[in-house]
Amino acid sequence: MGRYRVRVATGNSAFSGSNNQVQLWLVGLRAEVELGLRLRPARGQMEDFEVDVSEDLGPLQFVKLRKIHLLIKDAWFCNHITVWVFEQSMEEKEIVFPCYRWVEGDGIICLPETTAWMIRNESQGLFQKHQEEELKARRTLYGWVSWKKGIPLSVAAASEKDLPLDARFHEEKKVDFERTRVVGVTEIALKRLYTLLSSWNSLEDFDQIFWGGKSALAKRVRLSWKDDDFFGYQFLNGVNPTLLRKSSSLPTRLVIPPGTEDLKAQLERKLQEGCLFEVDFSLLAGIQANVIQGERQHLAAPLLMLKMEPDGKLLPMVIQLQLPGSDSPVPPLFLPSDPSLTWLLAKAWVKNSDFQLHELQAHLLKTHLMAEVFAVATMRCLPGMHPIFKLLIPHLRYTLEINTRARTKLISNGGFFDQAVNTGGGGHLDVLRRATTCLTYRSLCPPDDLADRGLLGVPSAFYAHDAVRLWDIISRYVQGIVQLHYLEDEVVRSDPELQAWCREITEIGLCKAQERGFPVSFQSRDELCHFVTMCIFTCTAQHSAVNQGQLDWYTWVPNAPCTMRQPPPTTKDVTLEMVMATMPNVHQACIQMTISWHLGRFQPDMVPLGHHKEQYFSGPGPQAVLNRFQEDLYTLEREIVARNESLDLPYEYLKPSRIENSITI
Ligand SMILES: CCCCC/C=C\C/C=C\C/C=C\C/C=C\C/C=C\CCC(=O)O
Ligand SMILES: [Fe+2]
Repeated sequence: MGRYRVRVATGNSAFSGSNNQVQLWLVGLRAEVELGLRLRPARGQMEDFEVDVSEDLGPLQFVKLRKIHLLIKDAWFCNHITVWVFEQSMEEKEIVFPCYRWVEGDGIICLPETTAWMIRNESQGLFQKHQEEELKARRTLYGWVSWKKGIPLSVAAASEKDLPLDARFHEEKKVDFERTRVVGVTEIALKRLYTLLSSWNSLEDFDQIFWGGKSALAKRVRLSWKDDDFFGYQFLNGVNPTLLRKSSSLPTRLVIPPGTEDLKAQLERKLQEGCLFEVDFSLLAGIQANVIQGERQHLAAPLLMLKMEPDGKLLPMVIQLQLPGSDSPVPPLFLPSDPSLTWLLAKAWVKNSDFQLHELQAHLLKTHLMAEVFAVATMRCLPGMHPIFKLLIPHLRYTLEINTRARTKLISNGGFFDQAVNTGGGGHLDVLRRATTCLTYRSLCPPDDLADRGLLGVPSAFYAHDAVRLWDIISRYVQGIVQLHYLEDEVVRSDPELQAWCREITEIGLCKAQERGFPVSFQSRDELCHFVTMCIFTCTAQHSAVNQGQLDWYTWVPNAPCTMRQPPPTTKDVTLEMVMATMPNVHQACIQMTISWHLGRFQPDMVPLGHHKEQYFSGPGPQAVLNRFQEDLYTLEREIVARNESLDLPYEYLKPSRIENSITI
């Protein structure tokens, strides 16, 4: 018995309130009581009321709530319920029941209090029963489907409309996304019209459709894209810093034609000096090229060799555009000393190939589709009271919707890949399949990946430096939360939901990825922390590193052509006509620029890393861990700002303030 003050907090997004009435129950260890209230929750409001309860409820464990609709069903977004208990001779006690979900229909929803997972064994099985019922419902809502064979599984949803309401964009996000699409489509149409009567026979003609005003760096790209150091820089710190690796030997595919022995001597000298690097696009070899509006596009599978200069510049040394084969046992090598247009076209072929592997492997597969697997497995295996659910859920916001939109608009039949990209038309799916077969756990963990690629401690590798710093900061955050909930390794080993989550990701979502180093169980807190750190890093920092740069590096189309309309050159006499006949046409270029802007632009409702408002945890312990996380991020922010001040090209993509807390675009 005692007096209770109850606070009902409603979300702040549009339509979060409801005209339906809401009924509440308090559920204690010894009894439960219906509060007899009928409140109509209002958007952005916290509504308090007090009740005297005659029964002895015992320690509160749940709040139950139900929305009652007479005629119209009006979904309500409940943030949380907070209860203060005033009991005789005891000071006031605050108990929080997090929700952060849509309340639809008229079913009863059960909210456990925030520390429930810690006391689940002393609750006469009440929490266990709640968890089982919750997961049974979630497994119905969030199903797996194999969208295309050979790539990670996705959420079962034919379009975003089929997703559960809790996985959907909130109104502000939806309005912005749709508006941006309309702006983009209108731009494409206007630019088509504008260029109908104009020339398209010089590289400067791309100016007619260029959106330089949206990014200072994009304007710099337009001015400097032909320079070799600017070209090399992009493999370290551009929109795709994931392919560059330090050479441990001359690649076997690099067949040196007779008469170019001095090149071989230069390469070997750089190798000995430990400053030879390579980017190998062999993954593209044999991929079927797209046919766009009846015009066959073309693909290459380049090898690029580069040398790291003492001043940190990375300069291209040689480009081989095709793998040696029966029809071309000694493919021509293109050199910086070749005629300028020949060398420029060879570099353009490298950047077109980089565009394919960046968008399909580094961006779509290794961030978006990985995050989707984490999201579906989390919803299917971890109850809302589980500490790893609470830790991860802010980093999974909107991902299922943006990925579903990608499957219906971007990589679908007739999608933007089919309309404007030379791996479109089905080749893009083969690239995804090939990339999936070499998607290792190590490649998603920067300390391992960058060590394997020989990029640790390289002074001009700013992505590498910032990625390792962020990994360490996120790792400390994850360890802080894990150590509050798992007091020894045995608690990890004996957590059935956690072990099921791990298996669901590796064996189901990633299709038996244990062969690629992914775990099928966690035997220790360290193993758990490493994996959860990888999840959060992938959903935040890594996506930022490969997404934001689309606006800066892809809107000047010649710097990263989305398609190539002529075969790769096999001789050194290249003309401007050949270059312009190879580069994307006006329509394809407009699509590239529009979508690159759509995806790379700053998201107006973005939540910066570590600054989500939802409070799934409560109490001083988790709050102190989160505070430390935010402080570490702010320290890194200041470090990066200071470092960038001395750089001609600042590296901004891993500045914490620019990293979104989840994958939403
Ligand atoms: C033609 C240039 C394509 C450039 C982008 C290619 C791949 C991007 C990789 C991952 C993107 C992931 C999610 C994007 C989801 C939806 C965006 C698709 C279309 C937006 C415009 C629209 O909805 O019509
Ligand atoms: Fe993205």
